[in-house]
Amino acid sequence: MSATDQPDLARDDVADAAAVTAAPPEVRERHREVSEQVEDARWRYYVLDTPTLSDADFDTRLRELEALEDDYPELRTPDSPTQKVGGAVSTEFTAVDHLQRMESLDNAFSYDELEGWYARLAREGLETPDLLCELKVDGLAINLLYERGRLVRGLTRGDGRTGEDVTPNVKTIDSVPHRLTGTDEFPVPELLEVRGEVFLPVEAFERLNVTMTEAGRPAFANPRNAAAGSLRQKDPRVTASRDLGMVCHGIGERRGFEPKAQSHAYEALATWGLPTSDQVRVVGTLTEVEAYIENAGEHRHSIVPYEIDGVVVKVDDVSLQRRMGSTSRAPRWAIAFKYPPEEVNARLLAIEVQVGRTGRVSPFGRMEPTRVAGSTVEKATLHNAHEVRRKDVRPGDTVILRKAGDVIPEIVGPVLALRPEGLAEWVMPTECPACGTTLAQQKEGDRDLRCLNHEACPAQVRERVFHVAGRGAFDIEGLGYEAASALLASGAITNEGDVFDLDEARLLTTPLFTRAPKKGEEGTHVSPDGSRALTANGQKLLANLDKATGAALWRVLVALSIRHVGPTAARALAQEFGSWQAIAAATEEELAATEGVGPTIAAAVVEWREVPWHQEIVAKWSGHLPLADERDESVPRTLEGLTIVATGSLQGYTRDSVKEAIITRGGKAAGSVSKKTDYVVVGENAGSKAEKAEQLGVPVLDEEQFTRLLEQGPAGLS
Ligand SMILES: NC(=O)c1ccc[n+]([C@@H]2O[C@H](COP(=O)([O-])OP(=O)(O)OC[C@H]3O[C@@H](n4cnc5c(N)ncnc54)[C@H](O)[C@@H]3O)[C@@H](O)[C@H]2O)c1
Ligand SMILES: [Zn+2]
Repeated sequence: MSATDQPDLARDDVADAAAVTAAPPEVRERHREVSEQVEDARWRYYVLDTPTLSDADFDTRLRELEALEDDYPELRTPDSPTQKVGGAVSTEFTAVDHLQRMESLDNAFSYDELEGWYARLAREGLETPDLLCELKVDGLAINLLYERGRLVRGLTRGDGRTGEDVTPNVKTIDSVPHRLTGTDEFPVPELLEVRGEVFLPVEAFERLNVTMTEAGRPAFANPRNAAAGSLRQKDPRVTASRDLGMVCHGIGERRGFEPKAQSHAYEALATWGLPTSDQVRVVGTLTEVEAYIENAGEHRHSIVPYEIDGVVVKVDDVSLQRRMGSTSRAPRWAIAFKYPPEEVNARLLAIEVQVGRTGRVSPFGRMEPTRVAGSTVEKATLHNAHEVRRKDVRPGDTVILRKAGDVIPEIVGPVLALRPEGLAEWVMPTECPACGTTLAQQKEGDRDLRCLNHEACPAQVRERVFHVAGRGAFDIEGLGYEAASALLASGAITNEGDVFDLDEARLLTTPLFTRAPKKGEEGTHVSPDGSRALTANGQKLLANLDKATGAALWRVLVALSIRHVGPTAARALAQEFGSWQAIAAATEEELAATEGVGPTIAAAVVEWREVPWHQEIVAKWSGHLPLADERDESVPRTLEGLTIVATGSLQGYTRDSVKEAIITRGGKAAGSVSKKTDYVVVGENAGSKAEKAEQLGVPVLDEEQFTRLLEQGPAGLS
């Protein structure tokens, strides 16, 4: 809803210009250079749909121009990129003028900048105005023209004055009504420009890319590019096949409709059948705005099925919007708060390989340290050689690096337009980088290559020692990656079998755990020759190791690094057999018959236990740990034959202790709800499992009922 359409190149600035010094030649040159880069980037982004700059790099350049122009206002000419709505009209489409200009938005990259914008509203006399918060949809802007309720035209934003006519394409979008339906309260207006964003939902984007790659065509880098590429098609049938969606975020020219507030306009649009967002909120304070931003940021990937890149905050009242007016490119009554980018360009310096705990050798990209989604990334996985080939990434490429939420950083693909000529393809090494063994498949048909020197390959040994201490295994604090490496390097241990043999004397040989003794210090923590003393961390590690010797059998099984044996399979085995001795003596059939185990795991266990150096590890551990669960006869077997799923957080239990409680009473702790589930225990913030239980008619218990079930069995519930 732009109000004034006059570009009002700030008059103050022009007046000031006379007073300040003229821009020196090198500043002019820089301004010209960056302006060209920005114009070029816009062309590639808006017209070609294949950007070569990341959004963050683009924003940085635009900000640089703004800063130069702040210092030297004479550079802020009407055709500077900072003064224009970025975009152009491709010759592929008919150019048509918008009835009312389409604007861009000013950005805030921090709360400081947001507060600056708010302070400006106050200076203009807007004391605590109602603020409308909505999601910033990462798609492309569209302008729909309705005449007497009929959709007559759809235009892209173009340069803000003139857009590209994509009417037949827009008409293929399901959520775009061809006709509006009025009510008594909201009769259909004579004429209306509706502004919104066309997007491709993330799932549709992923499906589309699968189809594209299967057809041997380049994949789209992200949903925005895919949406733009899909809408701006010569053949509308292609657009129709792409599952595009649309959401409204404003209105332009109108006749026979004058809303008092942005939120009222949305109400009318929704009534007429136009797609509006259910995420719009009107709030009264900046604190509430920030809470909205926090919340949407935290749930960025689940709040809506499409990508968002920020939050847009707008003054809700239309007369106040008019009062604030617009600059040459954006309204002053709105601001886009942008989240840290999740996709940036990065220089791929090299592709290296790493050796995992089971010998799997996987390539990863080493990049110039790059900021993405709030952290600095230098490494990103490439999974396997096949993946490197499929994505065609090469050392020396500029790549698109993506880090979304908690997901590990990923290389999306190369920016082909920036590839230096003659860049060689990467070749998977044939030898283990850690021990030089020739890489091979473990089994025929494996996609992965492995170093089969499992016993002695230093990389695998280190990963296994680290794993022994992991949360799913013995959970030993103080034995992290650094400690594992240091203990192996000093010879204090040779592999995971030695972990429980660690004592003061051995730790004192490892520099990481020693310090210079204090004056006159002697006693147990000091080496016999008095030269080194054990650090506090070293002492803690010994205490934690001691504690770990009381660990349950399933943790021991996980720690052994048997293929396919994770916490779930380990619990099942421990429950059924009770001791390592029993597992070692069981036949493959007996193992496979165990509920939750099956033939693959059984075969892996049998294969593992036959290897002599594996047996040595077990023998060494057995000197320190029982390798068996004490069956506590005092615990009644109240849950024999029952399958129970616990979901959400319970007051008196951790995730592990719930399972423990169920299993020790003879029950089965399952992870997902099915018809076979007897009870679902629901704690706070329980998700879809609780719903599933309702659907299937499985009895749902709260924590108190669960406690009674534990004590007395099903009889306790009646
Ligand atoms: N990578 C590149 O080379 C390149 C080039 C040009 C632009 N860009 C990207 O585009 C941005 C600039 O584009 P811009 O001028 O469209 O500005 P913008 O994307 O920062 O904001 C303006 C646009 O946001 C859209 N929008 C989404 N949700 C909205 C909502 N709820 N309310 C109002 N508008 C909403 C509208 O289409 C509006 O035109 C850059 O910051 C960059 O991210 C990238
Ligand atoms: Zn190796």
